This record gives sequence, structure tokens and C-alpha cells, in this order.
Amino acid sequence: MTAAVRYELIKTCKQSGARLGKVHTPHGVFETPVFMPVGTLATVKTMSPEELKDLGANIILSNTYHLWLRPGHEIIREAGGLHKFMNWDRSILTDSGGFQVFSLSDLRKITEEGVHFRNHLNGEKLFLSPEGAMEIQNALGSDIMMAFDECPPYPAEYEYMKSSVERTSRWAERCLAAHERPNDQGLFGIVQGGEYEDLRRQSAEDLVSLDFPGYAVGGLSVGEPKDVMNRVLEFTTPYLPDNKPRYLMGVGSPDSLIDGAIRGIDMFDCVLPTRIARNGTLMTSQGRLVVRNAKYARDFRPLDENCDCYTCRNYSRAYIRHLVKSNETFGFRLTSYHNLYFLVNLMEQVKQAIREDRLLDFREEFFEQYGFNKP
Ligand SMILES: CO[C@@H]1O[C@H](CNc2nc3cc4c(=O)[nH]c(N)nc4cc3[nH]2)[C@@H](O)[C@H]1O
Ligand SMILES: [Zn+2]
Repeated sequence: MTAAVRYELIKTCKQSGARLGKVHTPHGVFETPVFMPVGTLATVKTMSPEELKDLGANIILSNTYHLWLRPGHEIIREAGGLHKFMNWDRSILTDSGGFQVFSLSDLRKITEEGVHFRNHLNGEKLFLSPEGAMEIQNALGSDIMMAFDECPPYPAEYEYMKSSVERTSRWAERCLAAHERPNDQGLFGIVQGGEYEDLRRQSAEDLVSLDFPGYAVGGLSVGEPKDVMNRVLEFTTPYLPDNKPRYLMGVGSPDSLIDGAIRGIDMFDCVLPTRIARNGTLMTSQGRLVVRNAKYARDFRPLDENCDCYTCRNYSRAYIRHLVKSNETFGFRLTSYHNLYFLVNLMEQVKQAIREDRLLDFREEFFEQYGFNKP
């Protein structure tokens, strides 16, 4: 299939095996490894599209389940699609709703057909199938769509995981069949299998046989320890083709982004930077900083003295602490901008380390400075 979503492998780091690449979509190109800001309800909370471009974002995420519920995908279709609706002319990836159905709503029943569950906003009964998830994503017109999958809870029994993986593979085939414009937008398969190597292999081989333009590693960042995530990546990515992008869903923190890149991951997303920004927690080159802390009341330095973002060039810890404590919206815009810039800029540093074949050295330096090595 000659999908319009195409991956270009530029270089592999000799020291770590991490990859430098480019992904071409109908709305432009983005370099990898990449961190993708999350805009669940058609907005990356508190950020304008201009600010997202300014901080370096070339692709953002949105969500099938949430947009289906609010405002409804038909309204977005009538608006001319999600790009037009939210005034974002670069790439958009939409998650399929698989994870949200399993994480947001209770009273759900999984059948071969799809999932019966309750609307997490008003309790009404809903049903979502692979075909339904594709109809919504086709209406949104995202550049990269995700197959409808089951993200089982962690941990899950082997037998349950095996039957879930086999159903997710059958659902992936149904998503391909329901993809209206395969030569114009890309549909990624999502590898499941929990922490079971044979099931991860089976899931990857099932999906690779369907020749998707890209593959996600799902079922992680669901509460498992970081060493379990790293181990799963180590035995899963080798089953994925080198000439396609690999997307680790729901990750994450600075250490997980670096460790994921080292294990062959190209794309990342997480609500973490914008979520913690809204309670005044900042990612800085010296580690986490909680700006509400009284010790910053008269601290007129920038949040991060090594950061050249708009927030750090123009505002002090004392001012941002005042805004956050006063619950001023501008304060959360400044903290969100900085945290997103921090992760996008971290990926710039990771790419440079890959170019110089020294990503493991960079990992040591960054972990030391950020304080990840502290017991
Ligand atoms: C660490 O942050 C918390 O955890 C979530 C991120 N973790 C995560 N794991 C995911 C797995 C999947 C998957 O297997 N399939 C599909 N379709 N989408 C997924 C989305 C995922 N997001 C945030 O929501 C936050 O609450
Ligand atoms: Zn900054």
C-alpha cells in the first residue's frame, strides 16, 4: 500500500541503536524522535496554534472518543475536518478511543463486534466498534489514525491477554477495511500483548502482515514499573520493520522519552507536561520545580536558567508563583508553554546526540543533571 504517511530513516545511532528519521504526512513533515503535544478536545489546553508552532510542535494529538462525545464528529466533518475546525494546518494524529473506553468508563462489555460502555459524562449507554472508530476518524480527517484496540489493564492474566491480542488483530483488519482514504491518510496498527514476549511477537507479526504505514506499542504507561516498560520495548521493537515509524503511546516523562528512543521508539505523546503545568509543576534542566513553593516568592530568576523559551526569557519564578497561587489563567499558559517547550527541546537534544552517535552519553549527562540517578 502506498500510504501518504511515509517514514524516512535517516540515521541509526552507533552507540544506542536509536533512530533519526522523518515522517511525511499530507500536512507536512516532522522529524523523529518526536514528542507530540496532546490536544484531547481539539485544543492543547491554554495554547494557541501560533504558540504551538513557536515552541516547535509539528504534530499534535487529538482523540476519537472525546470528540465523538463533544462536539460530535458530524459537526467537525461539516466544519471541513479537524484541521480547519481547530485552525491547525500541520499534522494531527488521533487516538482511536480504545484506551479511553477502557480507562474512562465503567460498566463496559467487550464483544467481538465492539465495546458497550457508558458515556463518562452523562452515563448514557454507548457502543463503539472498529468501524465506528474509523467513521469518526475519517470524519475528523486526521493525518495519522489509530486502529481500534483493547488496552488491557496491567497486570492481566496470560489467557485473557492472548484472547485480547487475537481480537485486537481481527479489529485491526476491520479498521483497514473501513479506512476511507488509505492513500491520503495513514492508519497505524497498535501492538498489544502486555509483558508476555510471545504475545507481543504474535501481535506484532499479525499487524506487520497487514502492512500498516506505522505501528504503535500500546498497553504500556498503564501503571507498570519503568523497567517492565523498557523490557517490553526491548523484545517488541525488533519485530517491527525498520522502515516504519514506531509510536509509544502515552509516554511521557523525560527519562522515559530518552529510554524509549534508545530502544527504537520514534514517536511519543503524553498529557503529563500540560497536566502538571496546570498545578504549577515544571520540568527543568535541574529536575522538577514546584513553583508554588514559598522559597520562590522573591526568586526573580527564570524557571529554568538553561531554557530559552518565551516564558523563561520574560518572566520570573516569583511572578509565575504569584499567578499560579492566584489561579490566574496566564500563569498556566506560561507553565504549559515551558513544559511543552522543554520536551520538544529535549527531543532536539536527543536528535543531536543521535547525529553524534552519543545518545547513551547524553542519557548519563541528562539523568545526572535532572536528578534521575539520585537514590
Ligand atoms: C502516564 O499518563 C497517564 O496514563 C495515560 C497515558 N498512558 C497511556 N497508555 C496508553 C495505551 C494505549 C493503547 O494501548 N491503545 C490506545 N488506543 N491508546 C493508548 C493510550 C495510552 N495512554 C494518560 O492518560 C495519563 O492518565
Ligand atoms: Zn522555559
